[in-house]
Amino acid sequence: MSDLWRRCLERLEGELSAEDLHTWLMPLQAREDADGLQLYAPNPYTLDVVRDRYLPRIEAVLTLLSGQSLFVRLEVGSSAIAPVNGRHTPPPKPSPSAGVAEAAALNFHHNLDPHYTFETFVEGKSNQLGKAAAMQVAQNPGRAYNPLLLYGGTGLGKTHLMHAAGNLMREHNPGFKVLYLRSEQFVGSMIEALRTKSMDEFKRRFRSVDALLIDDIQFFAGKDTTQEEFFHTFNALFESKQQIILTCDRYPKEVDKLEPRLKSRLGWGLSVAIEPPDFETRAAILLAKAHDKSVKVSEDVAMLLAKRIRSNVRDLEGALNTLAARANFYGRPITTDFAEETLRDLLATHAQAVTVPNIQKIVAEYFGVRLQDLLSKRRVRSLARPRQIAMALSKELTEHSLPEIGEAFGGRDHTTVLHACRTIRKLCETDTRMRQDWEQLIRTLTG
Ligand SMILES: Nc1ncnc2c1ncn2[C@@H]1O[C@H](COP(=O)(O)OP(=O)(O)OP(=O)(O)O)[C@@H](O)[C@H]1O
Repeated sequence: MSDLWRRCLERLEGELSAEDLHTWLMPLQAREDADGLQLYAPNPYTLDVVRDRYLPRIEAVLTLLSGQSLFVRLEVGSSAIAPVNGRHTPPPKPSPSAGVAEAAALNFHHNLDPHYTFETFVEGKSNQLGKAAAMQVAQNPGRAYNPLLLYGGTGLGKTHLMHAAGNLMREHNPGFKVLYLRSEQFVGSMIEALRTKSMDEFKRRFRSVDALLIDDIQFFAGKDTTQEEFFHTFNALFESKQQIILTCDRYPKEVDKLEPRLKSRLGWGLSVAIEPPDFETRAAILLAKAHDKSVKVSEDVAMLLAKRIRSNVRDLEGALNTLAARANFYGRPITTDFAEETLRDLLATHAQAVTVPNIQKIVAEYFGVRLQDLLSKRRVRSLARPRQIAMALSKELTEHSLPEIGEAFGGRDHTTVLHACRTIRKLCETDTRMRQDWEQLIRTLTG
C-alpha cells in the first residue's frame, strides 16, 4: 500500500466512523506516481460515494501530510490491474452555455481543512488579536485588512486560523473560491509552469481566486523568480480587492533575502503576531482537543501536560495523541500517574531544555550583561531587572521551589525570588517593552 495513503487512512481513522472507513475507504487501492495519487475503487458506486463524500477531505489530508498540492485521481479498477471501465472523476465539466465565472466555480476545488474552524480554535491572550483579525477578514474579504499576515513560531495555530478564515468565507458564500497552499507548493507550481511553458495558465489560476492563502512565506527567501512572480500576483489580487492571507514564522521584515519591495507590500495590510499560549490557554486547548477526540482527560492531567510542555500546541497535541493511543491499547484510564509514566521520556526532554543555569545564561546574553554580574549581589538597575526576569523565568519554566531558585542566584532569600516574580508579572501587564522581552525570552528558551 502506498505509504502516503496508509498515513492518510490513519489520520482519517480518528475522524470517520469505523463503518464508513471500512465500507468506503479501506477497499480503495492506491498508487503514487509522478502526477499525484491514483485511487482505485472496486466499483462505480464506491467511486461515486468516495468522490462525493470524501474526496475534498482526502485531498486536504494528503496536502497536509505531503506538504504539497497532490492531484488525486479516482478510477474504477485496481492498482495491480489496469482500470476496468475507465471511469474517471474529473471535476464536472461545465455545459457549453455556462458562463466563464460559472465554469470556473464548477471547476474550482478548494482544499481547506474543514476541522480548522474558529469554533475549534481556543482563544487566549496570545492569539486573541490574530483570531479577531482573521474573523474580520473572513466576514469582509478584500476590504477589512489586505493582506492579513499572521506571524509567529511553529505550531502556534497560524495555519489553523488561516483555514478558519477560509472556511468562514465559504460558509457565508459557498461559491467563494479560496485557494490554500503552502509556499513550497507555490514554488513547485511555478517551476512546473516554467518547465512546461504554461506561465499564462499559472497566472490565471492564481489570479482567478477570491482569496489566496499562502502558508509559511519565509520559504520564498532567496528565491528571486518566485518572489518576482508572487509580487505580481500580489499586486493583481490586491488591486481587484481579492483577499490575501499569509503566514510567516517571524516578522517578515526580519526575513533575510526577501526583497524590500515585497516586504513593504506585506506591511500594507495588517500584521499580527501569534504568541505562544500561556499556561491557562494551553490547558484549555488540551481539554478542547481531548473533547473533540472523545478522549477522557481530567483537568489534573491537562494541567500536568500544560505545565510541562510549553513549546507549542503541536507538541501538546502530540502528547495527547500518544496518551490516548496508549490508554486505548492498555485499556487504562488516563490518570496523572499514567501520563507521567507514559510520557516520561517526552516530559524529560521538555524539562531538560529549561534549566536554571540555562535561563541565567540566556538572560545574561539577551541583556548584554556578564553572567557573573547577574549572579552577583550588585544592585544597579541594569543588573537588578535582568536578574528579576531570570528569577521569574526560573519559577515559570522549571519545577524548582523559591528557596532553590534563590540559592541558584548567589544564595538569595526565597522572599527576594517571590518579590521578583510579582514585580515582573505586574510589569508584563503594564509595560509593552517588558512583555515583549518576556515573550521573546520564553520563545528562545522553549522554542
Ligand atoms: N488556539 C488553538 N486552539 C486549538 N488548536 C490549536 C490552537 N493553536 C494551535 N492549535 C493546533 O495546533 C496544531 C498546530 O497548529 P498550526 O499547524 O496551525 O500551527 P502553525 O502556527 O501554522 O505552525 P507552522 O508554522 O509550523 O506551520 C494544529 O492541530 C492546531 O489545530
